[in-house]
Amino acid sequence: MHPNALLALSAELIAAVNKLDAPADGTVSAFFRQHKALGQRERASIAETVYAMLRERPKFQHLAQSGSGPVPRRLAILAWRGSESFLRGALTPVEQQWLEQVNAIAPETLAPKLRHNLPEWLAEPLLARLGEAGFWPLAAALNEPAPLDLRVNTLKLKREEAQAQLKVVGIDAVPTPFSPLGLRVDGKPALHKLELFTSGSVEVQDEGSQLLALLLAPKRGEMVVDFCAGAGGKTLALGALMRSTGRLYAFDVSGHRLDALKPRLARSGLSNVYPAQIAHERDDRIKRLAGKIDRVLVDAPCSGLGTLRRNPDLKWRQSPQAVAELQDKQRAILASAARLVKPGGRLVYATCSLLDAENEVIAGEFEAAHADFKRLPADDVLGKAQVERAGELVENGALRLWPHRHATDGFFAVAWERAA
Ligand SMILES: C[S@@+](CC[C@H](N)C(=O)[O-])C[C@H]1O[C@@H](n2cnc3c(N)ncnc32)[C@H](O)[C@@H]1O
Repeated sequence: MHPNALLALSAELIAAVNKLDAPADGTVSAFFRQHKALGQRERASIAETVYAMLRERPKFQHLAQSGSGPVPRRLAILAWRGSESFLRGALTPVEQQWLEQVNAIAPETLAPKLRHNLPEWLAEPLLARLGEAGFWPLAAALNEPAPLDLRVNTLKLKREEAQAQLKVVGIDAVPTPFSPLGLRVDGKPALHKLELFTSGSVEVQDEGSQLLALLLAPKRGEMVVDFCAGAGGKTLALGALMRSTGRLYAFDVSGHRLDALKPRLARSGLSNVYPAQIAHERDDRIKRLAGKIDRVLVDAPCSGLGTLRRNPDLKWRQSPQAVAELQDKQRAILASAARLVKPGGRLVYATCSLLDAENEVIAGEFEAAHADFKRLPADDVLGKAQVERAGELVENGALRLWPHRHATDGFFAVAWERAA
């Protein structure tokens, strides 16, 4: 494809995602479905350019004020992540000169908001929480693409075996630093056609999500509930930890998301998972199981701000108002899910949010109202689950993962044991 045609397509897609009226990943997938002729490398150049623009949108919008021509084209030029020579082939002499001028601007001369590229309502609490020394590395990490992590289905094979099988097809992977179940893959190879993937031997899953499953640590033969199972990323990890024994209920209010679990479940070889759509957190099905469950995971609906490396549009689509509404849901779901836990059983509340408002605040309120739930030190629990250097992952007894410190998505999780 001619360089200018590729740049024009990037600009077209930038104009579409920049409306911020729908999740960017859906807009990008729909665009590629409409442009079937694009090759893998062309798709990668377009997608990476669009995501780079979303990550540093304030900076690029500021820089795009100079220059000429349609703004989406200027943004595509500034955020371009394909080959440089290709870009040069697309630019007019005037654009080339403009780009050189913009590239000569020293980043440190830009205003702070154009360096961290976070909305003020998000930057403020993070700066207060982490100080300058933690905030700037976090902001930088959030503006980098996430690595590609796999969870090995240990029902089917060992981690070293999966690593060796990847090597055979030319894919380098190393063990994840903390999770004993994970491999971190070099680059972004296409995996979905590999036998290793189609046979359910590996699933794509961030190391942080693997650690949440290890914090719940369900055992063989237990009754377990994954209360907000969604498409079942954590369900599959839990089912394998139970060695496909016992009973694992995968609940969610979204039938559509549970449908996405089904093919993954079929690949996984698990026979202990029972997906069920519930109407809301006080559904009769939940009431019937009250006090009967050994371990309950609440992977609560949240702002998703811990996943900005993958979903950078979220920082422009979320709002303090939305966070306040999510808090109400989180309180209600956690209170209902807690009723399921039998005496001596375990409850885990987790989010992929960076905000204390969705994490410590919700956990603290729950503890204040539920004296029979005692916080378990997450480092002890994770250490027992063969997690390396578990002490580095824990704040105030809770699991707290940060992209800049742990190279995972941002996660929070607290485990409680109900008094016997
Ligand atoms: C963070 S996502 C879950 C991701 C999933 N656990 C995974 O690992 O792939 C939160 C889920 O909570 C579900 N949800 C929202 N309100 C709910 C409710 N009242 N009861 C149960 N699930 C709910 C959403 O549909 C969404 O799938």
